[in-house]
Amino acid sequence: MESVEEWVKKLNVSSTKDVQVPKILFDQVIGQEEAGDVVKKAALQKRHVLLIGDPGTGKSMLAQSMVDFLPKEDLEDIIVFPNPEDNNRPKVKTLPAGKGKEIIRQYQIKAEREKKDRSRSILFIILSIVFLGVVFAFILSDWIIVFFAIMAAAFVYMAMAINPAMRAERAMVPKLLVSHSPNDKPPFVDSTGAHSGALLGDVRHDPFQSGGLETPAHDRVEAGNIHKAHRGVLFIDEMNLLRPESQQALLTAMQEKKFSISGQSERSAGAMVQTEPIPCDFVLVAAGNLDAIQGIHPALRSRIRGYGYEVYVNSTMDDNEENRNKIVQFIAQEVIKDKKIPHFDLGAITEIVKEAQKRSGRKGKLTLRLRELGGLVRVAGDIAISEKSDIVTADEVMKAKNLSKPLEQQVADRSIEIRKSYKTFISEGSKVGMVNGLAVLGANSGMADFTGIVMPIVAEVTPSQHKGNGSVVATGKLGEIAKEAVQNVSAVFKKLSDIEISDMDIHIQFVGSYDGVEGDSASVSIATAVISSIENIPIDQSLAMTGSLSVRGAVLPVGGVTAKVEAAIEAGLKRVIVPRSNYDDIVLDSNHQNRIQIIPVDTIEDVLENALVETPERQKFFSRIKSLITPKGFSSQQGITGKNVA
Ligand SMILES: Nc1ncnc2c1ncn2[C@@H]1O[C@H](COP(=O)(O)OP(=O)(O)OP(=O)(O)O)[C@@H](O)[C@H]1O
Repeated sequence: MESVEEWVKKLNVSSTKDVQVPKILFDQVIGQEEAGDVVKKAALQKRHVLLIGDPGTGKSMLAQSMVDFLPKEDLEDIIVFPNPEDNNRPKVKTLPAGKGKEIIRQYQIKAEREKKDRSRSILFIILSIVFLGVVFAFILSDWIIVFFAIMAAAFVYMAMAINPAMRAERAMVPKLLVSHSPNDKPPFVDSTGAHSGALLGDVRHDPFQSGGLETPAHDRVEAGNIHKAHRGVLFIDEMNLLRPESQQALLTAMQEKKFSISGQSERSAGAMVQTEPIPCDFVLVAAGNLDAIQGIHPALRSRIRGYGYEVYVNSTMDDNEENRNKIVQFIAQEVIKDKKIPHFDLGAITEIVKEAQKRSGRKGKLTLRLRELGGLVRVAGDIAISEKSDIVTADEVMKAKNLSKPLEQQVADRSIEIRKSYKTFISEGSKVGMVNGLAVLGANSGMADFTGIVMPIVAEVTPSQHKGNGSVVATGKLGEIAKEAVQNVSAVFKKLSDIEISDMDIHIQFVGSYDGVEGDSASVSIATAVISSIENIPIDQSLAMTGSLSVRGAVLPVGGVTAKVEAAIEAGLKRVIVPRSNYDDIVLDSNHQNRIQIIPVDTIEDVLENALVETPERQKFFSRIKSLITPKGFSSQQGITGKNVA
């Protein structure tokens, strides 16, 4: 594929202003063609869907777009009525969309009329009492009777006002639980993070439960999201965070397609109330990342699998012309959605597409973690606004990249500053047992773009006091990983260094390691540091390395190579060793290009050939190991190309 700079010249637009944005949401979802097909099919057949994948890749957009494809069923309004026979068992009625409001209005008018009639009769009674009082007072010439008549009238008024029968008109008005207009689209209800009451419906507590002051039970009923989503889509992201009891109740609702509402809080007066079953015929779209699967109730998952689809959404798409154009469409969509920020010119488009390449972490791919890329678009737009510019250019995107650095990057930047001033790693000369390892911060935080960091690893090997009883002592936050790495590669050690590892005490230190540092990829560095220490051969300190070591000595691919290589560049190192299979994944910004020699390797021998500096011990070491290794297993010569990445 040609460079982004070449490609952008062929675009027949001058900015994202000229880009047509599709009208329907489904066509705005980018890079999720397979998931889109499944979701469309699921909507047409009214099937449930489980969408699994990285955050911000369009899962809720896909769910939302389903409402455009749901079969045209008539929407329904749902109302609850008081039950004269049992106040705690309100009755439920469904009506065609729009009718609910009409019915309630009619009841309200009737109640108003009854209220007026009743007020009129109260007034009539009161006036009659007072009038009679005046008449008797006149006849008997005793005006105190008027006073008693007024008192009697007041008493009658109060008695009638608090009489439950007087409030009955209001109490008889049903409550509109779910309401639509006849031309509404099927509902899309996002129930992410909703507590059980919001999801399943609830009955409010009544502080005045007697004496005619109580609120009738049906008036306290609140619809749940499952009811609001009747004949539409119920979307629940982070499904695993929903409590097991709620998941169980959700399953019942899905099976029965109706669910009674009762008070969720045991100690509330609402717990006494239970409505008739209320329809809730929804399509469930559950979403989450890969770990979420463990937290989903097995019966619920089985229901989805039995009556629906499971989809693993894409995190990247191929870097080709069509998909680059889609990123342009994405920028245009985000600009329009934001409503405030200006459009992007060709230079700004170029930078965003390049960022999409870089964030994918793999050569030939573009990221689909578009929420985060959208964040960059908005920050660049905000910068343009603050600069009073009516178009976003490459300049603003570059500034935005700096401004919208993830926390991990900010931590890394600061730590590099500190490390530079304290010189916790050195970038020249040579040292025995010390390797500039490379790690990434925030690999588990769900961020799309890793942050690299130089992490010095120091090994010290001493003969153990008792033969065969050596131990691995590892300090720093990555201690466990270091121990595992040494154990995993003990076979390699044996082969390479001819020394029985169990006769040695091995001390490994990760200098200044941080929380959130992912260290799985440090095993090549650990092995190198240990061998250097055992053999007393210094390691070149202008070199950094990353890679995972197999028990057979092969260097296996790791994550976040671009970020690691960038970290090595920032630290002023001259060469970096990476697994050959990761070589193509390195996508460097223009300001990082040609600043370091990248050495792709296949085996630990390749690593050692590059890392160990020329000394008599080195020569002895290599002549010894060459005799140990079969010609097939030894591939160091072909492994070293050391070319610059342009
Ligand atoms: N595939 C995509 N196509 C177009 N825009 C996208 C896509 N993915 C994400 N976006 C943008 O990111 C925003 C968030 O996406 P969305 O809520 O669909 O992500 P999600 O996968 O549901 O994430 P999460 O699981 O974290 O909620 C969207 O509103 C849109 O602006």
